[in-house]
Amino acid sequence: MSFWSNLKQKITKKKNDQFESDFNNNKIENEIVKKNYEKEAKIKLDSINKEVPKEVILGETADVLKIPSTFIKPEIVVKEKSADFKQKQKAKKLAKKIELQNQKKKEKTQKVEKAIANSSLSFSKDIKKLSKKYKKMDDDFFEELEEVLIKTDMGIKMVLKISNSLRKKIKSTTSEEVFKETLVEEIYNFYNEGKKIKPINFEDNRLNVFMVIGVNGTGKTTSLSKIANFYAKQGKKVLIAAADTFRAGAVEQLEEWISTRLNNKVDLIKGLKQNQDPASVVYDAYEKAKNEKYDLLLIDTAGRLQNKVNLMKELEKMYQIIRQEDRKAPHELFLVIDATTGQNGVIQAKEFDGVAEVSGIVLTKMDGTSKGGIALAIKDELDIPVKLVGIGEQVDDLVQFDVDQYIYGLTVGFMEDNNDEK
Ligand SMILES: Nc1nc2c(ncn2[C@@H]2O[C@H](COP(=O)(O)OP(=O)(O)OP(=O)(O)O)[C@@H](O)[C@H]2O)c(=O)[nH]1
Repeated sequence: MSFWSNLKQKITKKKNDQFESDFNNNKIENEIVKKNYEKEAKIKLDSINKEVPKEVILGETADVLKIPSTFIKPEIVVKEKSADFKQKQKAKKLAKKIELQNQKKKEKTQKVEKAIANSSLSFSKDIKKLSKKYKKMDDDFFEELEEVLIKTDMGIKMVLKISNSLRKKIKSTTSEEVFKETLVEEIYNFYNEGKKIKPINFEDNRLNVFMVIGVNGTGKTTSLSKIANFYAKQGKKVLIAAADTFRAGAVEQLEEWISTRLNNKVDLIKGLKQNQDPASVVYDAYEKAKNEKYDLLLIDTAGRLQNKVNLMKELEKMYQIIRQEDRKAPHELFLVIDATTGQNGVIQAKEFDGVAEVSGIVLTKMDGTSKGGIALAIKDELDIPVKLVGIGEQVDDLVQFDVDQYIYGLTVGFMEDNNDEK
């Protein structure tokens, strides 16, 4: 099977798998629903008394209840003779909930696909034009190809790697189809070089500590709130530490998010006064989180200090406080990068990575960039994985970064002929 067909098949499989969780491969939410359902549907299908009238059947079959077969085994779905109307209603409600969850996940997948596809519109057009323009893949062709790649913001180092490798694999007489497919394969392979991408380091039965750093305006507070929402929705106890004590309004922004968009499902700890030592807020937050058995402590930090030395000192102090309590914490140090800032984002990432060991990038505003190659540049130049991607301003608009989905989205525009301009 060709590389492209293989990638497409992988994407289709992922799409069909409606019950994979959004990020962190966390299936907790589904497990809770599944357990509830199983409790109510105890009796095996073959034990149904054929005499029982339809109205009193609790569950019937998975098909009737529209519960996807991947989610629940058909043979456990069913009824009990004594099932009353209330139970039947409950089961139907549950089925409805599952259906709604499914629908939401589908919509979210479509939103991500759209964001990535939009970010690569001009890349696709350029590649199509280039392939039509040149009859032979000679030096001029490669020079122009490099210009096209540079425009995606994937970074000059990555461009040269791809171009040099392609020059070895492509003959001047290679067909357009083979060239395009080899290009996708090269991008894919270069992305997957280096460190393995690990899922988000969240574990049950411990206090997880995530710190979020980044320049103001990149979407730090928004992303932190989205992460808080994701875990709170799963029934996790979440505490946010407002350790950006420098920027006026930072705490208020968090308070507003919590009350308006997080339905007060998460708690906040803040300093008593503006410009308070952020490390003291972190200390109080950690103590509270530990004593009150929180599952997740999310630390919002200041983005811009007068100079790098101060920033380093401040981050280091916060780090040490957490480390003293738990040698493995913080479990994630997320750096937030705004995708629309292009190569500036890479420069920022380098600066922050010099200050503290960043464990993952949150790439925000992918819905608003036309230069989708930025994730490639970050991976290539820093070998820090993009772990989460922001695709909008709503509380649910954050997804786990998926390499297959990303590379597919970036290249599908020129791989699949949609009969638009060529
Ligand atoms: N379209 C889009 N907008 C986003 C995304 N993430 C954040 N934003 C917007 O970006 C703007 C800045 O977000 P903030 O969360 O306030 O950024 P910050 O880094 O915390 O900056 P400060 O609040 O100044 O510290 C807001 O208008 C957000 O709604 C995203 O993924 N997509």
